[in-house]
Amino acid sequence: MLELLTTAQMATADHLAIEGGVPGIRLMEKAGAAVARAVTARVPEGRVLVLCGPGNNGGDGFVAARRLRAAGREVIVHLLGDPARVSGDARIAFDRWGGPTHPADLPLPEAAGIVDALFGAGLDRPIEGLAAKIVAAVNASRLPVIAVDVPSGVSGNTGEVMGTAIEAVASVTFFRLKPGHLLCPGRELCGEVTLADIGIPASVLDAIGPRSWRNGRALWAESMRAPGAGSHKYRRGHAVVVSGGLARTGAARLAAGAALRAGAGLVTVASPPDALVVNASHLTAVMLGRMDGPESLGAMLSDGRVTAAALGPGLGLSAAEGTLVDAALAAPVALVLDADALTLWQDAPDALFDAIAAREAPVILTPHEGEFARLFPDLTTGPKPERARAAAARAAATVVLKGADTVIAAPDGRVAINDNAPAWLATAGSGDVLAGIATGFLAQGMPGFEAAAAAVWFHGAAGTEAGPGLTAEDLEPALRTVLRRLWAPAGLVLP
Ligand SMILES: NC(=O)C1=CN([C@@H]2O[C@H](COP(=O)(O)OP(=O)(O)OC[C@H]3O[C@@H](n4cnc5c(N)ncnc54)[C@H](O)[C@@H]3O)[C@@H](O)[C@H]2O)[C@@H](O)CC1
Ligand SMILES: [K+]
Repeated sequence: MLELLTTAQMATADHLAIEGGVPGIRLMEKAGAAVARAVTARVPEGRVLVLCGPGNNGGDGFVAARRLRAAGREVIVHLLGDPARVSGDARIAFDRWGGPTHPADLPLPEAAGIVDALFGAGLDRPIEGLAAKIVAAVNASRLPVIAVDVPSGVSGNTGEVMGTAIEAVASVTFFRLKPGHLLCPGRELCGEVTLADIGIPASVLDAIGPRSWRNGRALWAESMRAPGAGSHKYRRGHAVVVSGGLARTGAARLAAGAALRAGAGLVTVASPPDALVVNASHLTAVMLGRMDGPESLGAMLSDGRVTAAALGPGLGLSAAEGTLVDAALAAPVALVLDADALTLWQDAPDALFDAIAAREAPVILTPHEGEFARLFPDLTTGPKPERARAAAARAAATVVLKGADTVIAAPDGRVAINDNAPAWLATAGSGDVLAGIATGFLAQGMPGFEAAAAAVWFHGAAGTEAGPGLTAEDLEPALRTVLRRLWAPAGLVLP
């Protein structure tokens, strides 16, 4: 159920279902019934205002209106547009409603709650004029709004606001979520999203072949193995995290601790000589290795038992640190490059991509928007999933484009959109922990995309577990709590 469908793919799903013998009006009846149930739950009494638009989104609204009326609710229906032009399945739903339909106008009538069935997947231009005024009045009313499919004005494909948009407390969407339910700002405008089965068989997905998913356990649970009885630490991988110099060591320790918690069998902080003492004084389960320069790092990473490494947190931006990244890229281990290890390439991103293209082991890049813009200056505008997808293809690496709606993209075009990160995760050192979790998963042999998506998800879950007021240090114990809760003897528990 994690597949995400663009509005065009959703239209294909509708068509395939209809071709397969499910009449369109039956889909619409089920959609409208699900909306009516959501209204009953959210607005259990009082009058309901149903705002219908001219297309099938409005059709769902007519069905919901009829069902609510049949359940004894007082319903008032407003239609935006000419009733004579309501056609197709929406026409059938309109006729079945059969009650009074008022032209949409201001002021809005008194009501306890509102159904927003103005525009859904068919929104193809910014909302203006009377429709925009109605949207403003709905938002100003502070009444609970249940949106049909998406809040009107939110692009189902990108989550962007087209002109203006309804702020809903809940959105009821159909068959599968759309990217706009997870991407900001759409995500906030949707309220709680529920997914209704409207009778489209899952088999239509075979023909559609979605390439985007909501990030969740089913995406990567299989590649995440619980340690078996015969397992020992040397079978769970050895991760190396490269420390910055004396004044910049904390970030690497945060990452190293997270890698260990994520299940790496052994973790070593590779420390420049000047930082050995400070690193040593802070490390216990994580080991410490002396790193005298690029040759010494290269030797450490070519040891055969080392399976993954992370560079970037606190690394520094001088030429010397650049040679460390070169050495890591030349080593046969999976890599996470974060922060400074990305910015170091800002003048020559293609050299980084060439080095990645020449290696076998996977690479994960974890830029925030600023770092992303330095590596991919031509990919700063447009929908986030498409930007990340293009970047991953170019870099031949898994790209984690961070933010409230982190997007994970694989070089083969797969994309996951993450939506479990609480706002309080945006705190100093949080990104270092994320890089560490990803390194821990890579060290255990998970493929790049799966390791990255799992890391982002566990990072969000740990942030939720730690709660408001968290600092990056709190994420490590919270990660343990989340892992304990989710592991069963057979492996990761699926929802
Ligand atoms: N059989 C189907 O295709 C099903 C469709 N469903 C519903 O149908 C919706 C999609 O229906 P449609 O494709 O008819 O599209 P919509 O109903 O979302 O909107 C299309 C109409 O709005 C107009 N419009 C678009 N943007 C506008 C703007 N900014 N200002 C003014 N008018 C604008 C278009 O000209 C068109 O008349 C889905 O969101 C879903 O709610 C569901 O009933 C399930 C079944
Ligand atoms: K809507």
